[in-house]
Amino acid sequence: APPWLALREARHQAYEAESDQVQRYALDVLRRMDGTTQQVNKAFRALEQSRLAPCSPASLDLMRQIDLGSSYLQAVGYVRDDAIVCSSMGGAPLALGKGAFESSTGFIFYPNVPGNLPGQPPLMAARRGQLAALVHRDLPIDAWTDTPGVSLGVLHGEERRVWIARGPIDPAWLAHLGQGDTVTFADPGHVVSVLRSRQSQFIAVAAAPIAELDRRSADIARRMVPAGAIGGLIVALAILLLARRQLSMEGALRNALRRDEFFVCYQPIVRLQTGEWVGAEALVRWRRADGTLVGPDLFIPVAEQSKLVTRITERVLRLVARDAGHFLSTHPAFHVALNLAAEDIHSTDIVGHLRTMLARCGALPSNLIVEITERGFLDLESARDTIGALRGNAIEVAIDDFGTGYPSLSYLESLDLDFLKIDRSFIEAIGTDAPISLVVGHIIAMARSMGLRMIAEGIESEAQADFLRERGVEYAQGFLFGRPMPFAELMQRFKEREHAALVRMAGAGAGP
Ligand SMILES: Nc1nc2c(ncn2[C@@H]2O[C@H](COP(=O)(O)O[C@H]3[C@@H](O)[C@H](n4cnc5c(=O)[nH]c(N)nc54)O[C@@H]3COP(=O)(O)O)[C@@H](O)[C@H]2O)c(=O)[nH]1
Repeated sequence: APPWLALREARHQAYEAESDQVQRYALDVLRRMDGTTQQVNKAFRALEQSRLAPCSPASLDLMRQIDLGSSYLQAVGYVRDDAIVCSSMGGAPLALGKGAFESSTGFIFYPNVPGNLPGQPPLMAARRGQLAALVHRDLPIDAWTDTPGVSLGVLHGEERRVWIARGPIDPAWLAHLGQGDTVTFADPGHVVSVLRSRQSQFIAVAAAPIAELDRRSADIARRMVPAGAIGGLIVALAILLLARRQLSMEGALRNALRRDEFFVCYQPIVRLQTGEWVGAEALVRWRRADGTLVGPDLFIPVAEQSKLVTRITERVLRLVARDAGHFLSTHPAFHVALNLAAEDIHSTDIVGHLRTMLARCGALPSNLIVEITERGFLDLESARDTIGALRGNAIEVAIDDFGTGYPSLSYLESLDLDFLKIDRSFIEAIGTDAPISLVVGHIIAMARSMGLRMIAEGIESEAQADFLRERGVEYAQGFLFGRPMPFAELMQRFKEREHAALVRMAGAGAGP
């Protein structure tokens, strides 16, 4: 074919492929939005039908059960005087602020509800009557994309303004939808797909920069037209592409690694019988260039999908060595617990990285505990090899978030583990009438029968600590003892506690 015809055909094929891509992105956003809407409606229906008194212990139990069973909801609660006065999340009342918009279906939306955890990004609340549900504000647009610079957004059909967005979204694009449910088109800057929800008034939008279409056209054309004829075109397009590149979450994570935007907080782990601080869990945090903090529950799943998680783990090891190396080298009984992702477990490099880290800071294997979630055991053979290698190097291993993932218990017996971390969801139920409250007793009995030491996580009250202490759980972690904090603060508080213990011992030695 003559080059101009081939170029035209290449453009056509590229447009088809790009349209498919943005439609898939928009569909993903819509599914997340619809999933959230369904879970909010279901939660409200269950609470309304229960006829339980708002904020009574029984209604709190029900809210926690709803919360545990809802993958998209952060919490459900009751509203009085424009504040969530009790919720499945617990903690202090949350002021809702001013409602941004009331829909004709009776929902009021609050886009900026501050969470009650330090560094937590604001949440979005949907309220109907005296019920409210909290969700991560960016949840619908936190979809994985591999097109550079793609924009994702959610608009409300009545309001016709952008509700949440990642990248630029032009509300004028809605006009292309007319009365239909779906439309895909190209404007001078973007290839755009708009999808209307059949369940709610929300509209999902995805848009890829036209530069992406140019790049795709060039790729296809290169295969159709002799290289020399379009070489110049490709170079020009590549420059255009770089100039226009906007960042997807994956791109942003790559930049974050390059720009060193990660840091680590440390949450104390205590010996329950004595209250002594015996270690700390290293928890990664991301501070973006604009100063916003992103929690690992948002970016670790994206890092796992995009195979960046092993690079983040390596960065965490370096940061822990920098922060804690000296202290660990002089305190062999103190440990840092590190979270490893499934991909780390299935890579042969991880044991080497940990040994290098220990050698670099002069610390001992006893200074480390490796935490592996149940997801890490899906490939049982390779998990067994890595655990064997870790323990062969005297590094102890804990199973994290126990009870929340892998459905079978028999695998546990086949693994050579040291610790079992009892998940926060079971601790929260202690002392309540929820059926799940019985589970913690079974977990303790099972761990003991398997010779595993236990670390209970998410302890927020003395009553929970007493319950676990009485049942012989050795270690605990939770806001009751200390929230995740910078290493300097951990050290300051560790030393104050050591000093207080010495003063107490001296006082006891002095006699009456
Ligand atoms: N692969 C990696 N995963 C990591 C890393 N750092 C963290 N994570 C995982 O991200 C998840 C969320 O972690 P985070 O937001 O830091 O939350 C931790 C604690 O802040 C929270 N916690 C602890 N005590 C309490 C409490 O009393 N109440 C309450 N509401 N929350 C509490 O729990 C999280 C620790 O969980 P766990 O790891 O299961 O012990 C989390 O899954 C992290 O594992 C990383 O470097 N790599």
